[in-house]
Amino acid sequence: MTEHDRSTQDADRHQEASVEGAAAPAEDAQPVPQERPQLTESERAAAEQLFGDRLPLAERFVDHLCTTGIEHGLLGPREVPRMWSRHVLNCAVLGPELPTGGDVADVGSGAGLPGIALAIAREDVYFTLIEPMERRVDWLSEVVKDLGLQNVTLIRGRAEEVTDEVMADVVTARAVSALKKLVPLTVPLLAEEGQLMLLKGRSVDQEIEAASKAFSKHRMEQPEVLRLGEALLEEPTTVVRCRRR
Ligand SMILES: C[S@@+](CC[C@H](N)C(=O)[O-])C[C@H]1O[C@@H](n2cnc3c(N)ncnc32)[C@H](O)[C@@H]1O
Repeated sequence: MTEHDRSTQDADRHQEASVEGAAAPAEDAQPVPQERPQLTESERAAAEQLFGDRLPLAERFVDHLCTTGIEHGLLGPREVPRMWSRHVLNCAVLGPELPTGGDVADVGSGAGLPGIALAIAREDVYFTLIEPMERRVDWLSEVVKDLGLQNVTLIRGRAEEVTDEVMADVVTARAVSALKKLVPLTVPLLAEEGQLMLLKGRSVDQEIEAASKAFSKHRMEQPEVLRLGEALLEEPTTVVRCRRR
């Protein structure tokens, strides 16, 4: 195992601890379930609101996740029935929070969550997806091409290696690591007036406390915790938002 593989696995393990129910990335090939997840009535209403006339693209993204995504080990087969609620819609609720025409960098995109889901929801926003693992970048590249997304660039690399290439209005990350490690990885990618929007799980308050030195060292304001999609989802998405001082 290389140093890189080891550190990536460390990051994955962190997130499993910090985002309850986040998909554990399976590393081996997985059997692909025959059934595609059907949108429930309430999920369809949420998806229509969040994706508008780009809902067919979101459906195609879900198809990729549930087939090649699982074949490539990006998500486990148990995620299929909750692909909309727990993954795609859970990410898409950030869409309305993004600045018009802005630049977003998504660190550790993996299966395109939240990066691809948001690029579908917000055609006017430009997304840079940063992901170090070749296999995942190849998959992302196929998906971006198949969906015809014009507002996505992929960078293969670790966040800390690409600070010279990226200056984003918003940096997102989901299931990458605990805040204490995530803050030093993400803040250097922010433009002067930029903000972090980091998807988190139920232990968000403990994570914020553990990261308090990292926030002040990186000259960030006091973070706020948002619950997004309360009117749309059974379980809203917890996001830590934090601006530069
Ligand atoms: C558990 S996966 C989560 C993927 C996706 N964000 C999701 O929610 O499904 C964590 C991802 O972060 C990536 N990663 C780990 N350390 C990173 C770093 N320093 N910079 C960028 N990406 C990193 C890993 O390669 C992996 O794809």
